[in-house]
Amino acid sequence: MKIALNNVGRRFNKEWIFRNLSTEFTSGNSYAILGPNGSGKSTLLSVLTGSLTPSEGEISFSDIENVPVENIYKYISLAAPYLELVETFTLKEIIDFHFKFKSFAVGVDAKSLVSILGLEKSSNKEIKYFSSGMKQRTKLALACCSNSPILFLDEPTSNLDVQGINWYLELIEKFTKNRLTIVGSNQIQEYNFCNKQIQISDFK
Ligand SMILES: Nc1ncnc2c1ncn2[C@@H]1O[C@H](COP(=O)(O)OP(=O)(O)OP(=O)(O)O)[C@@H](O)[C@H]1O
Repeated sequence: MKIALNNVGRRFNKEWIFRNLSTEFTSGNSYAILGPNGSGKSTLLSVLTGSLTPSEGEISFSDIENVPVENIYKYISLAAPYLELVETFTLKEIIDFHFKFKSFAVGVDAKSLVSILGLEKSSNKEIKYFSSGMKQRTKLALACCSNSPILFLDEPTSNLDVQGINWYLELIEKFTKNRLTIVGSNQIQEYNFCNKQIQISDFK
């Protein structure tokens, strides 16, 4: 799997958020997209996930070139602060719902996912009653435990305490091998494992 960007730029109105970005993201690597608040990390991730179009340049996805557009979602998983969980579902229901569209990563099923989360006692609780840290763990586990070849994580440790950050790092260790992982971040502890870095400020 390879994502290739050729002179990609995105602007909102007259303001260019990034420009002239030519790079490749390839499987087996983990990339950190870095920059301060408001620099454009989430904008770049949204362009890469296809939820925003680039204002200029081209993006190509090898291996999924011939996949019908309605099936592309199977190749991508995303956990991000702006991605909402369905609040009226229980944890069990949200896992069932999510995996109607995606397959489980090897060795994971609905039961073991609840145990990976450490939320056995909350499996029948509605998401709206989850704490912000419980919601964040749920988003991360749903994304990491799907078998999509590309994994996008935007601000993955937001709302996690020290224990939660260690839990996240274990999840990464287990579920990012042989995948293409792209993390938008400005917290060293959440992208330390990445072997490649992209500074948004280099593309202004
Ligand atoms: N829909 C939009 N319309 C206009 N401007 C936008 C829109 N979305 C983002 N921006 C602007 O784009 C810039 C980059 O925002 P973005 O959310 O990508 O930054 P970020 O690096 O992810 O920030 P943070 O670390 O705070 O999450 C900001 O100036 C923001 O105001």
